[in-house]
Amino acid sequence: MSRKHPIVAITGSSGAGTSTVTETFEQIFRRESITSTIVHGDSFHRFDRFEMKRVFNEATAAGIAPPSHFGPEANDFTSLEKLFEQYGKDGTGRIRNYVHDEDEAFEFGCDPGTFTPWEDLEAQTDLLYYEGLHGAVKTDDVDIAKHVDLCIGVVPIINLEWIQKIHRDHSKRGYSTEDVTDTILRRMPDYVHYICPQFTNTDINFQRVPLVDTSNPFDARWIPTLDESMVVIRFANPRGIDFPYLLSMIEGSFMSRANAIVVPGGKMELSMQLIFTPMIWRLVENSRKARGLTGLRSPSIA
Ligand SMILES: Nc1ncnc2c1ncn2[C@@H]1O[C@H](COP(=O)(O)OP(=O)(O)O)[C@@H](O)[C@H]1O
Ligand SMILES: O=C(COP(=O)(O)O)[C@H](O)[C@H](O)COP(=O)(O)O
Repeated sequence: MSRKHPIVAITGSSGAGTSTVTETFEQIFRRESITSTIVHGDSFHRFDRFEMKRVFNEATAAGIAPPSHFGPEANDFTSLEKLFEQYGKDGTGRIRNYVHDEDEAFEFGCDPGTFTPWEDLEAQTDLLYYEGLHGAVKTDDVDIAKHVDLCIGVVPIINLEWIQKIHRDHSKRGYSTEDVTDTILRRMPDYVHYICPQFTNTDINFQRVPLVDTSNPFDARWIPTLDESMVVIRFANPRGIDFPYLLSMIEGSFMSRANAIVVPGGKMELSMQLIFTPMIWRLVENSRKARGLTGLRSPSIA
């Protein structure tokens, strides 16, 4: 946690929707003239796609469970924590990107399945924004969550998450439903031990719940739309959250618990804007004051 150099982390399983939520945060940063540096969690994978296949084949041949992209064997949690620690201290660090598909290959100039070279973070940023699988991990060896100032979980119910992953991995990464199903099955132990426990450490969780049949996620023709779903927004610490304001601004919303507001799926974006804009602005305002920057603009949303 850092007053001078805050960290915002959006964490969720593969296919949960963290990249999609990032678009909302980018809009907030643009509108509030906030300079952010974005870190994608898969850049802390230990192996590129080819090395991962080699490691997988060696483990399988040896009759042992191969590492998965969800656990510490294939992710350098220690380096991720060190990046958060360093950024929190002085606003610096080094990042790279993992290239998943042809679009990213064109963007970064590297082949799919490889990493871009490490490079220094942009200087003088207002905050570091993490999007990935492990933004709130706590294990015996690392505590990534403790360095994060605002930690958001993107946690659709599992059938919806699997539908989203299957559709995305098929359409964007060229995997078959069978490939993705095998990946889901293979990752299950690490999903239970490293991905799910994070959502107890987050400040706010967004859980999209479809209102249509998703009984067989491996045979769903399309992803349930926002209008075919509701979203449970749970606050770990509801103190200071202006629920009456949110209920008045978000048509069709209601409280399901003292710390949980339920909104129509179509209002998810508006809910995020209303909830996060003041939170981000407070983090940035304190950061700029602590760094001796003047000329603070008031936020566009009260
Ligand atoms: N709120 C949403 N409503 C509809 N589709 C969504 C939503 N969030 C994510 N998706 C879809 O689910 C798939 C996975 O989303 P993505 O953001 O790529 O997940 P992640 O980055 O967590 O792996 C994509 O096809 C995306 O369009
Ligand atoms: O799951 C992720 C990242 O999470 P997300 O799915 O949220 O991007 C891994 O980076 C890819 O599966 C590895 O890619 P590949 O196995 O295709 O090299």
